[in-house]
Amino acid sequence: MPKQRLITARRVVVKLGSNVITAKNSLNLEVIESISRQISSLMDRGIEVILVSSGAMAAGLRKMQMMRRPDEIPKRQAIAAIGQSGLMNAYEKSFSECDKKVAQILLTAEDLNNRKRYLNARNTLHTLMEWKVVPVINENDTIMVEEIKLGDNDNLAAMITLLMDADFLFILTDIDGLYDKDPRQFSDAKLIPKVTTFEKEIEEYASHIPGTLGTGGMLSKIQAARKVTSSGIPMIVARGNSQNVLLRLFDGEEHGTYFVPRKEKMASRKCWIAYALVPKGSLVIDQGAVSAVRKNGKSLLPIGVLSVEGEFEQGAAVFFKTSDNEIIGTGLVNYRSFDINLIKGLKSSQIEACLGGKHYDEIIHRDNLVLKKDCG
Ligand SMILES: Nc1ncnc2c1ncn2[C@@H]1O[C@H](COP(=O)(O)OP(=O)(O)O)[C@@H](O)[C@H]1O
Ligand SMILES: N[C@@H](CCC(=O)OP(=O)(O)O)C(=O)O
Repeated sequence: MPKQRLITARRVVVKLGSNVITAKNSLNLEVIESISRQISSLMDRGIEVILVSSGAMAAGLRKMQMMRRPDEIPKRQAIAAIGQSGLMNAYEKSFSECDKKVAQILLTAEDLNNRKRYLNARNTLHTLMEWKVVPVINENDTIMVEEIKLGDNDNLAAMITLLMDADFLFILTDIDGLYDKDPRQFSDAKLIPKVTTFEKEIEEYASHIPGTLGTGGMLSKIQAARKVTSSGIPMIVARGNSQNVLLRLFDGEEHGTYFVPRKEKMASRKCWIAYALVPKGSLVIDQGAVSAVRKNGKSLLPIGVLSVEGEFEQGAAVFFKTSDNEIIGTGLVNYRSFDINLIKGLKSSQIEACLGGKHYDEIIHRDNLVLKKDCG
Protein backbone atom coordinates (compact mmCIF):
# COMPACT_ATOMS: atom_id res chain seq x y z
CA MET A 1 0.00 0.00 0.00
CA PRO A 2 1.40 3.46 -0.82
CA LYS A 3 1.99 5.78 2.13
CA GLN A 4 0.29 9.02 1.31
CA ARG A 5 -1.59 10.36 4.24
CA LEU A 6 0.27 10.38 7.52
CA ILE A 7 -2.29 11.06 10.23
CA THR A 8 -1.11 13.50 12.87
CA ALA A 9 -4.35 13.69 14.89
CA ARG A 10 -4.04 13.97 18.69
CA ARG A 11 -7.67 13.20 19.55
CA VAL A 12 -9.81 10.84 17.50
CA VAL A 13 -13.22 9.19 17.53
CA VAL A 14 -13.51 5.58 16.34
CA LYS A 15 -16.94 4.12 15.51
CA LEU A 16 -17.49 0.37 15.22
CA GLY A 17 -20.66 -0.81 13.45
CA SER A 18 -22.98 -3.69 14.37
CA ASN A 19 -22.08 -6.00 11.51
CA VAL A 20 -18.37 -5.88 12.11
CA ILE A 21 -18.68 -6.38 15.86
CA THR A 22 -20.87 -9.46 15.76
CA ALA A 23 -20.05 -12.97 14.62
CA LYS A 24 -22.44 -15.77 13.74
CA ASN A 25 -23.70 -16.53 17.23
CA SER A 26 -22.52 -13.68 19.42
CA LEU A 27 -20.05 -10.81 19.64
CA ASN A 28 -16.98 -11.09 17.46
CA LEU A 29 -14.40 -11.19 20.24
CA GLU A 30 -11.54 -11.33 17.78
CA VAL A 31 -12.54 -7.95 16.34
CA ILE A 32 -13.18 -6.46 19.78
CA GLU A 33 -9.77 -7.63 20.99
CA SER A 34 -8.01 -6.39 17.90
CA ILE A 35 -9.63 -2.93 18.01
CA SER A 36 -8.96 -2.66 21.76
CA ARG A 37 -5.28 -3.51 21.21
CA GLN A 38 -5.01 -0.95 18.42
CA ILE A 39 -6.72 1.77 20.45
CA SER A 40 -4.50 0.98 23.41
CA SER A 41 -1.42 1.23 21.26
CA LEU A 42 -2.56 4.62 19.91
CA MET A 43 -3.13 5.78 23.50
CA ASP A 44 0.39 4.67 24.39
CA ARG A 45 1.58 7.01 21.64
CA GLY A 46 -0.23 9.87 23.41
CA ILE A 47 -3.32 9.91 21.18
CA GLU A 48 -6.69 10.36 22.90
CA VAL A 49 -9.33 7.94 21.63
CA ILE A 50 -13.09 7.92 22.13
CA LEU A 51 -14.90 4.78 21.02
CA VAL A 52 -18.49 4.81 19.76
CA SER A 53 -19.62 1.22 19.60
CA SER A 54 -22.81 -0.28 18.20
CA GLY A 55 -23.65 -3.89 18.85
CA ALA A 56 -26.08 -3.88 21.79
CA MET A 57 -29.04 -4.89 19.68
CA ALA A 58 -27.08 -7.33 17.54
CA ALA A 59 -25.45 -8.95 20.56
CA GLY A 60 -28.78 -9.14 22.42
CA LEU A 61 -30.50 -10.81 19.47
CA ARG A 62 -27.76 -13.35 19.17
CA LYS A 63 -27.80 -14.05 22.89
CA MET A 64 -31.56 -14.61 22.85
CA GLN A 65 -31.22 -16.68 19.66
CA MET A 66 -33.57 -14.40 17.76
CA MET A 67 -33.16 -14.02 14.02
CA ARG A 68 -34.53 -10.49 13.70
CA ARG A 69 -35.46 -7.44 15.77
CA PRO A 70 -38.84 -7.91 17.48
CA ASP A 71 -41.55 -5.45 16.43
CA GLU A 72 -42.66 -4.50 19.95
CA ILE A 73 -40.70 -1.62 21.47
CA PRO A 74 -40.38 -3.05 25.03
CA LYS A 75 -38.94 -6.25 23.57
CA ARG A 76 -36.47 -4.33 21.42
CA GLN A 77 -35.39 -2.31 24.42
CA ALA A 78 -35.00 -5.44 26.50
CA ILE A 79 -32.83 -6.92 23.75
CA ALA A 80 -30.63 -3.81 23.72
CA ALA A 81 -30.26 -4.00 27.52
CA ILE A 82 -29.22 -7.65 27.33
CA GLY A 83 -26.73 -6.90 24.58
CA GLN A 84 -25.27 -3.72 26.06
CA SER A 85 -24.03 -5.44 29.22
CA GLY A 86 -22.40 -8.20 27.17
CA LEU A 87 -20.80 -5.57 24.94
CA MET A 88 -19.31 -3.70 27.88
CA ASN A 89 -18.11 -6.95 29.46
CA ALA A 90 -16.26 -7.77 26.29
CA TYR A 91 -14.60 -4.33 26.16
CA GLU A 92 -13.84 -4.41 29.88
CA LYS A 93 -12.01 -7.70 29.40
CA SER A 94 -10.13 -6.89 26.22
CA PHE A 95 -8.99 -3.43 27.36
CA SER A 96 -7.91 -4.73 30.76
CA GLU A 97 -5.58 -7.12 28.95
CA CYS A 98 -3.92 -3.97 27.57
CA ASP A 99 -3.91 -2.34 31.02
CA LYS A 100 -6.63 0.14 30.12
CA LYS A 101 -9.89 0.96 31.87
CA VAL A 102 -13.18 1.61 30.10
CA ALA A 103 -16.26 3.71 30.94
CA GLN A 104 -19.74 3.21 29.54
CA ILE A 105 -21.55 6.33 28.31
CA LEU A 106 -25.11 5.96 27.05
CA LEU A 107 -26.55 9.07 25.41
CA THR A 108 -29.92 10.12 24.08
CA ALA A 109 -30.92 12.75 21.53
CA GLU A 110 -32.25 14.83 24.43
CA ASP A 111 -28.82 14.90 26.06
CA LEU A 112 -27.42 16.47 22.92
CA ASN A 113 -30.38 18.86 22.51
CA ASN A 114 -29.98 20.40 25.92
CA ARG A 115 -26.92 22.68 26.03
CA LYS A 116 -26.32 22.06 29.75
CA ARG A 117 -26.41 18.27 29.38
CA TYR A 118 -24.37 18.53 26.19
CA LEU A 119 -21.65 20.45 28.03
CA ASN A 120 -21.86 18.05 30.98
CA ALA A 121 -21.22 15.11 28.66
CA ARG A 122 -18.21 17.03 27.32
CA ASN A 123 -16.81 17.59 30.82
CA THR A 124 -17.20 13.91 31.69
CA LEU A 125 -15.46 12.84 28.50
CA HIS A 126 -12.62 15.29 29.19
CA THR A 127 -12.15 13.85 32.67
CA LEU A 128 -12.11 10.29 31.35
CA MET A 129 -9.49 11.19 28.78
CA GLU A 130 -7.39 12.96 31.40
CA TRP A 131 -7.51 9.72 33.42
CA LYS A 132 -6.56 7.70 30.33
CA VAL A 133 -9.83 5.77 30.50
CA VAL A 134 -11.47 4.76 27.22
CA PRO A 135 -15.02 6.13 26.88
CA VAL A 136 -17.26 3.58 25.13
CA ILE A 137 -20.34 5.42 23.85
CA ASN A 138 -23.64 4.06 22.55
CA GLU A 139 -27.16 5.40 22.22
CA ASN A 140 -29.29 4.62 25.26
CA ASP A 141 -31.56 2.29 23.30
CA THR A 142 -33.32 0.94 26.39
CA ILE A 143 -35.14 4.20 27.11
CA MET A 144 -35.49 5.70 23.66
CA VAL A 145 -38.64 5.53 21.61
CA GLU A 146 -38.53 5.51 17.83
CA GLU A 147 -39.69 9.13 17.33
CA ILE A 148 -36.93 10.69 19.39
CA LYS A 149 -34.11 8.31 18.64
CA LEU A 150 -30.83 9.56 17.26
CA GLY A 151 -31.23 6.42 15.22
CA ASP A 152 -27.76 5.56 14.07
CA ASN A 153 -24.35 5.66 15.62
CA ASP A 154 -22.69 7.19 12.54
CA ASN A 155 -24.40 10.51 13.25
CA LEU A 156 -23.85 10.07 16.99
CA ALA A 157 -20.12 9.55 16.33
CA ALA A 158 -20.05 12.70 14.20
CA MET A 159 -21.70 14.69 16.97
CA ILE A 160 -19.23 13.35 19.54
CA THR A 161 -16.39 14.33 17.18
CA LEU A 162 -17.73 17.90 17.10
CA LEU A 163 -18.55 17.94 20.82
CA MET A 164 -15.02 16.94 21.71
CA ASP A 165 -13.20 18.97 19.04
CA ALA A 166 -11.59 15.73 17.86
CA ASP A 167 -9.19 15.86 14.91
CA PHE A 168 -10.38 12.76 13.04
CA LEU A 169 -13.35 10.40 12.76
CA PHE A 170 -12.85 6.76 11.77
CA ILE A 171 -15.98 4.81 10.86
CA LEU A 172 -15.21 1.10 10.85
CA THR A 173 -17.74 -1.09 9.10
CA ASP A 174 -18.08 -4.42 7.29
CA ILE A 175 -17.09 -3.09 3.87
CA ASP A 176 -13.94 -1.46 2.44
CA GLY A 177 -15.48 1.99 2.09
CA LEU A 178 -17.93 3.90 -0.08
CA TYR A 179 -18.57 2.38 -3.52
CA ASP A 180 -20.08 4.15 -6.52
CA LYS A 181 -23.13 1.88 -6.16
CA ASP A 182 -24.42 -0.61 -3.66
CA PRO A 183 -21.96 -3.53 -3.96
CA ARG A 184 -24.63 -5.98 -2.78
CA GLN A 185 -26.59 -5.29 -5.94
CA PHE A 186 -23.86 -4.47 -8.46
CA SER A 187 -20.82 -6.68 -8.87
CA ASP A 188 -19.02 -3.96 -10.88
CA ALA A 189 -19.26 -1.39 -8.04
CA LYS A 190 -16.00 0.53 -7.58
CA LEU A 191 -14.47 1.83 -4.36
CA ILE A 192 -14.20 5.63 -4.13
CA PRO A 193 -10.89 6.39 -2.40
CA LYS A 194 -11.51 10.09 -1.83
CA VAL A 195 -14.53 12.39 -1.55
CA THR A 196 -13.77 16.10 -1.85
CA THR A 197 -17.18 17.65 -2.39
CA PHE A 198 -20.66 16.50 -1.59
CA GLU A 199 -22.23 16.59 -5.02
CA LYS A 200 -25.74 15.19 -5.14
CA GLU A 201 -24.53 11.93 -6.69
CA ILE A 202 -22.52 11.01 -3.59
CA GLU A 203 -25.76 10.39 -1.75
CA GLU A 204 -27.14 8.54 -4.74
CA TYR A 205 -24.25 6.06 -4.56
CA ALA A 206 -25.29 5.00 -1.13
CA SER A 207 -28.20 2.85 -0.23
CA HIS A 208 -29.79 3.64 3.12
CA ILE A 209 -30.51 -0.06 3.47
CA PRO A 210 -28.02 -1.40 5.98
CA GLY A 211 -26.48 -4.85 6.25
CA THR A 212 -28.37 -7.55 8.18
CA LEU A 213 -27.66 -6.07 11.60
CA GLY A 214 -26.74 -2.48 10.78
CA THR A 215 -28.94 0.59 11.09
CA GLY A 216 -28.12 3.52 8.83
CA GLY A 217 -26.32 1.89 5.89
CA MET A 218 -23.84 3.95 3.88
CA LEU A 219 -26.19 6.94 3.76
CA SER A 220 -25.83 7.70 7.47
CA LYS A 221 -22.04 7.51 7.04
CA ILE A 222 -22.24 10.18 4.33
CA GLN A 223 -24.41 12.35 6.59
CA ALA A 224 -21.80 11.94 9.32
CA ALA A 225 -19.07 12.94 6.84
CA ARG A 226 -21.01 16.09 5.91
CA LYS A 227 -21.18 17.10 9.56
CA VAL A 228 -17.53 16.65 10.40
CA THR A 229 -15.93 17.78 7.13
CA SER A 230 -17.99 20.98 7.10
CA SER A 231 -16.44 21.65 10.48
CA GLY A 232 -12.93 21.10 9.14
CA ILE A 233 -12.45 17.53 10.40
CA PRO A 234 -11.48 14.61 8.13
CA MET A 235 -13.20 11.22 8.19
CA ILE A 236 -12.37 7.75 6.87
CA VAL A 237 -14.76 4.85 6.31
CA ALA A 238 -12.84 1.56 6.30
CA ARG A 239 -13.24 -2.14 6.98
CA GLY A 240 -13.03 -2.78 10.71
CA ASN A 241 -11.92 -6.40 10.54
CA SER A 242 -9.02 -5.71 8.24
CA GLN A 243 -5.84 -6.48 10.19
CA ASN A 244 -4.52 -3.55 12.25
CA VAL A 245 -6.55 -1.17 10.14
CA LEU A 246 -6.33 1.75 12.57
CA LEU A 247 -2.59 1.44 13.07
CA ARG A 248 -1.99 1.14 9.36
CA LEU A 249 -4.12 4.20 8.68
CA PHE A 250 -2.14 6.10 11.29
CA ASP A 251 1.05 5.02 9.59
CA GLY A 252 -0.16 6.63 6.39
CA GLU A 253 -1.45 3.62 4.47
CA GLU A 254 -4.41 4.33 2.23
CA HIS A 255 -7.52 2.32 2.99
CA GLY A 256 -11.21 2.90 2.58
CA THR A 257 -12.75 6.22 1.63
CA TYR A 258 -11.21 9.46 2.80
CA PHE A 259 -13.58 12.43 3.19
CA VAL A 260 -11.56 15.61 2.76
CA PRO A 261 -12.34 18.34 5.32
CA ARG A 262 -13.27 21.90 4.42
CA LYS A 263 -10.62 24.49 5.17
CA GLU A 264 -12.74 26.69 7.44
CA LYS A 265 -13.67 25.24 10.83
CA MET A 266 -17.10 25.99 12.31
CA ALA A 267 -17.17 27.18 15.95
CA SER A 268 -18.29 24.48 18.35
CA ARG A 269 -21.43 26.39 19.45
CA LYS A 270 -22.47 26.68 15.81
CA CYS A 271 -21.91 22.92 15.29
CA TRP A 272 -24.21 22.27 18.22
CA ILE A 273 -26.92 24.52 16.74
CA ALA A 274 -26.58 22.99 13.29
CA TYR A 275 -26.39 19.33 14.15
CA ALA A 276 -27.53 18.56 17.68
CA LEU A 277 -30.77 20.53 17.81
CA VAL A 278 -34.12 19.58 16.36
CA PRO A 279 -35.79 22.74 14.93
CA LYS A 280 -39.21 23.37 16.45
CA GLY A 281 -40.61 25.61 13.69
CA SER A 282 -39.71 27.99 10.87
CA LEU A 283 -39.54 31.70 10.09
CA VAL A 284 -40.30 32.74 6.53
CA ILE A 285 -38.08 35.71 5.68
CA ASP A 286 -37.94 38.21 2.80
CA GLN A 287 -35.17 38.61 0.22
CA GLY A 288 -33.59 41.55 2.07
CA ALA A 289 -33.21 39.42 5.17
CA VAL A 290 -31.81 36.52 3.11
CA SER A 291 -29.02 38.75 1.74
CA ALA A 292 -28.40 40.34 5.14
CA VAL A 293 -27.81 37.00 6.87
CA ARG A 294 -26.29 35.13 3.93
CA LYS A 295 -24.05 37.72 2.31
CA ASN A 296 -23.41 40.26 5.03
CA GLY A 297 -23.22 38.03 8.10
CA LYS A 298 -25.93 40.05 9.88
CA SER A 299 -28.42 39.02 12.58
CA LEU A 300 -32.05 38.34 11.65
CA LEU A 301 -34.24 41.34 12.58
CA PRO A 302 -38.05 41.40 12.94
CA ILE A 303 -38.39 43.64 9.89
CA GLY A 304 -37.35 40.80 7.55
CA VAL A 305 -39.77 38.20 8.96
CA LEU A 306 -42.87 37.53 6.88
CA SER A 307 -44.52 34.73 8.82
CA VAL A 308 -44.04 32.15 11.56
CA GLU A 309 -44.67 28.41 11.31
CA GLY A 310 -45.15 26.29 14.43
CA GLU A 311 -45.27 27.17 18.11
CA PHE A 312 -42.07 27.48 20.07
CA GLU A 313 -40.54 29.08 23.12
CA GLN A 314 -37.75 31.64 23.43
CA GLY A 315 -34.38 29.91 22.91
CA ALA A 316 -35.78 27.24 20.57
CA ALA A 317 -33.97 26.27 17.38
CA VAL A 318 -35.90 27.15 14.22
CA PHE A 319 -35.28 27.08 10.50
CA PHE A 320 -35.40 30.32 8.56
CA LYS A 321 -36.38 30.00 4.92
CA THR A 322 -37.64 31.85 1.85
CA SER A 323 -41.30 31.92 0.85
CA ASP A 324 -40.36 29.25 -1.75
CA ASN A 325 -39.42 26.96 1.11
CA GLU A 326 -35.68 27.14 0.51
CA ILE A 327 -34.04 26.62 3.89
CA ILE A 328 -31.39 29.28 4.48
CA GLY A 329 -30.27 28.17 7.91
CA THR A 330 -31.03 27.42 11.54
CA GLY A 331 -30.84 29.65 14.60
CA LEU A 332 -31.89 30.15 18.20
CA VAL A 333 -34.73 32.64 18.63
CA ASN A 334 -34.71 35.46 21.18
CA TYR A 335 -38.52 35.60 21.22
CA ARG A 336 -41.25 32.94 21.43
CA SER A 337 -43.42 32.32 18.35
CA PHE A 338 -46.37 34.21 19.86
CA ASP A 339 -44.27 37.39 20.21
CA ILE A 340 -42.61 37.02 16.80
CA ASN A 341 -46.07 36.97 15.27
CA LEU A 342 -46.70 40.36 16.90
CA ILE A 343 -43.38 42.00 15.96
CA LYS A 344 -42.78 40.53 12.48
CA GLY A 345 -42.30 43.29 9.88
CA LEU A 346 -41.54 45.91 12.55
CA LYS A 347 -38.37 47.93 13.06
CA SER A 348 -36.38 46.93 16.15
CA SER A 349 -37.16 50.38 17.62
CA GLN A 350 -40.88 49.46 17.55
CA ILE A 351 -40.54 46.19 19.54
CA GLU A 352 -40.84 47.84 22.95
CA ALA A 353 -44.09 49.63 22.15
CA CYS A 354 -45.53 46.46 20.66
CA LEU A 355 -44.56 43.98 23.40
CA GLY A 356 -44.41 46.36 26.35
CA GLY A 357 -40.69 45.68 26.80
CA LYS A 358 -37.63 44.76 24.78
CA HIS A 359 -34.77 42.44 25.68
CA TYR A 360 -33.27 42.07 22.21
CA ASP A 361 -33.13 43.94 18.89
CA GLU A 362 -32.69 40.73 16.91
CA ILE A 363 -34.95 37.74 16.49
CA ILE A 364 -31.87 35.59 15.89
CA HIS A 365 -28.46 37.00 16.81
CA ARG A 366 -25.73 36.22 14.28
CA ASP A 367 -23.73 34.28 16.94
CA ASN A 368 -26.70 31.91 17.24
CA LEU A 369 -27.29 31.49 13.53
CA VAL A 370 -25.87 28.87 11.16
CA LEU A 371 -26.25 29.07 7.38
CA LYS A 372 -27.09 25.90 5.49
CA LYS A 373 -24.43 26.69 2.88
CA ASP A 374 -21.75 26.37 5.61
CA CYS A 375 -22.92 22.90 6.60
CA GLY A 376 -21.52 20.93 3.64
N1 LIG B 1 -22.48 2.65 -2.09
C1 LIG B 1 -22.22 1.81 -1.09
N2 LIG B 1 -20.94 1.57 -0.74
C2 LIG B 1 -20.64 0.73 0.28
N3 LIG B 1 -21.57 0.07 1.02
C3 LIG B 1 -22.86 0.27 0.73
C4 LIG B 1 -23.25 1.16 -0.34
N4 LIG B 1 -24.60 1.16 -0.38
C5 LIG B 1 -25.02 0.33 0.59
N5 LIG B 1 -23.99 -0.24 1.27
C6 LIG B 1 -24.12 -1.19 2.39
O1 LIG B 1 -23.94 -0.53 3.63
C7 LIG B 1 -23.46 -1.51 4.56
C8 LIG B 1 -22.80 -0.82 5.76
O2 LIG B 1 -23.81 -0.13 6.50
P1 LIG B 1 -24.36 -0.74 7.89
O3 LIG B 1 -24.87 -2.12 7.67
O4 LIG B 1 -25.25 0.26 8.50
O5 LIG B 1 -22.98 -0.88 8.67
P2 LIG B 1 -22.58 -0.62 10.18
O6 LIG B 1 -23.25 -1.66 10.98
O7 LIG B 1 -21.10 -0.76 10.17
O8 LIG B 1 -23.00 0.77 10.53
C9 LIG B 1 -22.51 -2.34 3.76
O9 LIG B 1 -22.39 -3.65 4.27
C10 LIG B 1 -23.08 -2.31 2.35
O10 LIG B 1 -23.71 -3.50 2.03
N1 LIG C 1 -27.44 1.52 19.39
C1 LIG C 1 -27.53 0.42 18.47
C2 LIG C 1 -26.69 0.67 17.24
C3 LIG C 1 -27.41 1.33 16.16
C4 LIG C 1 -26.48 1.56 14.96
O1 LIG C 1 -26.19 2.68 14.58
O2 LIG C 1 -25.96 0.49 14.36
P1 LIG C 1 -24.90 0.57 13.15
O3 LIG C 1 -25.56 1.18 11.95
O4 LIG C 1 -24.52 -0.81 12.92
O5 LIG C 1 -23.73 1.36 13.60
C5 LIG C 1 -26.97 -0.85 19.08
O6 LIG C 1 -26.05 -0.78 19.89
O7 LIG C 1 -27.46 -1.90 18.73
